[in-house]
Amino acid sequence: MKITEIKIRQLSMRMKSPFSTSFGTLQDKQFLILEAKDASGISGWGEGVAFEIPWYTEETVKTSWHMLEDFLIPLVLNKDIQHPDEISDMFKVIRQNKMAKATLECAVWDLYAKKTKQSLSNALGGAKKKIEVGISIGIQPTIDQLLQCIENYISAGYKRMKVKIKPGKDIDVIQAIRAKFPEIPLMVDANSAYTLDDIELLKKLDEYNLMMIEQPLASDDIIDHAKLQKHLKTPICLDESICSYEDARTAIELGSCGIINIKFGRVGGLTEAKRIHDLCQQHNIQVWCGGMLESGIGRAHNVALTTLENFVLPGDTAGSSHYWDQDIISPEVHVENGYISVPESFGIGYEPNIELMDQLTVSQKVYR
Ligand SMILES: O=C(O)CCC(=O)C1=CC=C[C@@H](O)[C@@H]1C(=O)O
Ligand SMILES: [Mg+2]
Repeated sequence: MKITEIKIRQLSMRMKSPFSTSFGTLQDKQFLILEAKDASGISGWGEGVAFEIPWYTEETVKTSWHMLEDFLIPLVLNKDIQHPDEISDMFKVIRQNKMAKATLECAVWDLYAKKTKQSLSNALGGAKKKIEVGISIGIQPTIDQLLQCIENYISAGYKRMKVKIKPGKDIDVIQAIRAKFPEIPLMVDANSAYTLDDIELLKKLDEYNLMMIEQPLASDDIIDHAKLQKHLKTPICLDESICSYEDARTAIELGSCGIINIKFGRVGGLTEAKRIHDLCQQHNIQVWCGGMLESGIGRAHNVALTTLENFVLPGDTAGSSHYWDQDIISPEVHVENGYISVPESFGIGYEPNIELMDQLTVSQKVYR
């Protein structure tokens, strides 16, 4: 396989409604879409999941584009590549910048799957024909609005509810949810909004039969999470803290979590995501697939990744129509009764809608 042309576009897409977390609110999403073409004209697609503002990780749309243009694309263009696993080795000379790396690496995976005439799921070694999904609910203006959202998502069939919490919007919120929905599969995500000084408050969360507490402490911490986990019955799930196989190994050895949320962008691509998945499986750590409010391209990569065996908990991959009036793929990712059917056609299994992408593109550049 030889990639002879790469096109990067920056898209601007408005989400149906704003998404709020402990670090901010997002509605107009800026992100990169990368198309990698080989000499025979087959295209692989990848999505950059860095936001415009570095509030989830240090990367942004601009830093991703810079890394891709000045360092990553030159490492890949016109080189002989036998298998996408080679990409993460080629990128080792560049430190960090995982989301930028994943943008290109995911496109190479799609291209490879298409060239070898198999689905991306199959190329990754996944076997599930359908995947179970939950939903992530941003911080709502009032508890009543949150309860209404939950009711709607339960009716839509989503398999678990993830609720964002932050100091001042935590115990009361969870108590109100449990009063109305005592049995639903429920978890919380703090996006690093607490410290060990909040241990008494965090211990109270044990009373609400939560599936897990996602990333309660600092985004770069693994040690304090291990201390906290000793005081909690509820498993901690790490998100921001796990940016590599080595981070996962450290967290497992220290007992920092019972569960890991895997996002291909946060860990530098699908090869590393798979390695973390395998490591967790060997250590009986359950994993699930997180989301970055992706358009259809990134969503398709999430669907394929989730077909691996140890993705045993419902992920955050909601249907396209949950976030977008119209998604940039055809068909859109469709959730029925909490399940997504995994496409069987070659590659990501969804066709990019070029016409719509052209309308949403704010800048683009081709590299040869
Ligand atoms: O539906 C999705 O794509 C998941 C949304 C979600 O929960 C998140 C998206 C982006 C950054 C975070 O706020 C976050 C998460 O922490 O998992
Ligand atoms: Mg999270």
